[in-house]
Amino acid sequence: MLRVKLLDPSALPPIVAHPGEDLGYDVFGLDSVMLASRQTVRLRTGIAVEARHPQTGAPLGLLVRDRSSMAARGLACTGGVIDAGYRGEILIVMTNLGDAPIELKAGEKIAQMVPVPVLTGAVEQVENLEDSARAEKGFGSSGR
Ligand SMILES: O=c1ccn([C@H]2C[C@H](O)[C@@H](COP(=O)(O)OP(=O)(O)OP(=O)(O)O)O2)c(=O)[nH]1
Repeated sequence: MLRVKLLDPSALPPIVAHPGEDLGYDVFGLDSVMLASRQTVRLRTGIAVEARHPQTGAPLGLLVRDRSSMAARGLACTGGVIDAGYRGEILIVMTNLGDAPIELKAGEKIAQMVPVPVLTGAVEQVENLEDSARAEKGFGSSGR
């Protein structure tokens, strides 16, 4: 469940194209913007949100991810961690990775927000960690 507060008269609430199947809510950009090659901008959405688990009502965070159609145009979202308690305007951090400028129109779907549970807890400093099969091995240790 996503509760949405519109912060601007021309803001649009996020939508789900295929409810029950899609992972993310599509988010609309508020303004028309011209992104120069390699430029990174914070795009306004004009919305604030409160995401909750549909069954339990537990607060949920949101991860902003690319829409594949935007990524295919060379536009990449970075940042993107929306904390469960954040009530400010959702901003989409976007970079034009291409060599040519790209125009985004007001009211265009610019990103998607994927709900995620809050699993952070207290941080405990310890001397020893529980044994595991992997232990300290990494970076290709399991072979190709
Ligand atoms: O792409 C993003 C990333 C973050 N936020 C908002 C929601 C998030 O809850 C808040 C803080 O983000 P984050 O924790 O990533 O930023 P920080 O640089 O660590 O700042 P802070 O010290 O406020 O946590 O900013 C956005 O609107 N868009």
